Amino acid sequence: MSEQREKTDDYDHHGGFPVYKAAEDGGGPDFGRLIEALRTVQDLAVSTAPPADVVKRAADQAEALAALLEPHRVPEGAQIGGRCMNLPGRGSLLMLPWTIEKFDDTGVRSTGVFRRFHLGGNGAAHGGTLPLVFDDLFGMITHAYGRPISRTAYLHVNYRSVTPINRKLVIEGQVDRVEGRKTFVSARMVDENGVLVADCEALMLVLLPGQP
Ligand SMILES: CC(C)(COP(=O)(O)OP(=O)(O)OC[C@H]1O[C@@H](n2cnc3c(N)ncnc32)[C@H](O)[C@@H]1OP(=O)(O)O)[C@@H](O)C(=O)NCCC(=O)NCCS
Ligand SMILES: CCCCCCCCCCCC(=O)O
Repeated sequence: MSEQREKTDDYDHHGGFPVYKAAEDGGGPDFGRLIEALRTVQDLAVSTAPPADVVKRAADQAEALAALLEPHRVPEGAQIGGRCMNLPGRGSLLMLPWTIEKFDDTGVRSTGVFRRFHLGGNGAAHGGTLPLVFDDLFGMITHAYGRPISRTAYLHVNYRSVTPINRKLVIEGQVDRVEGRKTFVSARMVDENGVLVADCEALMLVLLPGQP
């Protein structure tokens, strides 16, 4: 259980992953606003039925926004999104906008909601969105435990009750055991009343030098 618990920024231990550093100034004063506005646009894009003239104006504005950002593409690791530890979901649009409440070598806890963007059917979150939340949590758990960035070898979700959207949920997990390159992790997702929504276990594998 206590194998390799010292934290390291030595990227010789992170396989072929590029060097990741937190974004300067947490992304600046307006990046959080930008990401939250884009998340709201995502919600609205999949939950509205506007008339054709509004669709045309929205498309024009979306294309104008894309043109504004297009000249500022940078390689992986240099972008702002995903490196803002102060923002929900690290300021990544792929990650759900959940907030970390606990982060240490005994485990990680995060809270948040599945939004309308994550709707599957009949008011429930899409089943494919839960592995995303668990997988990202497992990355944080292995990092908090002092293990190098690892790749997920397998991830098993048990869906125990229907996952509501727009209701606060809590996810918490920890390292269960370590065997050489293998880190076995597990986590549970519960609602505000403690009702089990899902649980998950996974194997995270430390990469070999240069391994993609
Ligand atoms: C996971 C991956 C790194 C493993 O490849 P590898 O480094 O060559 O590792 P190995 O196949 O030698 O496996 C190492 C150990 O893990 C075990 N293992 C690997 N995959 C496993 C799986 N899916 N289930 C159970 N055990 C597994 C092996 O049995 C081996 O155990 P042992 O040392 O006791 O014999 C590789 O298959 C891969 O890159 N897969 C894609 C990962 C990915 O894209 N994940 C999502 C994004 S992070
Ligand atoms: C300081 C920013 C930290 C960002 C770390 C990103 C690590 C990405 C690992 C991706 C693993 C995966 O594909 O599931």
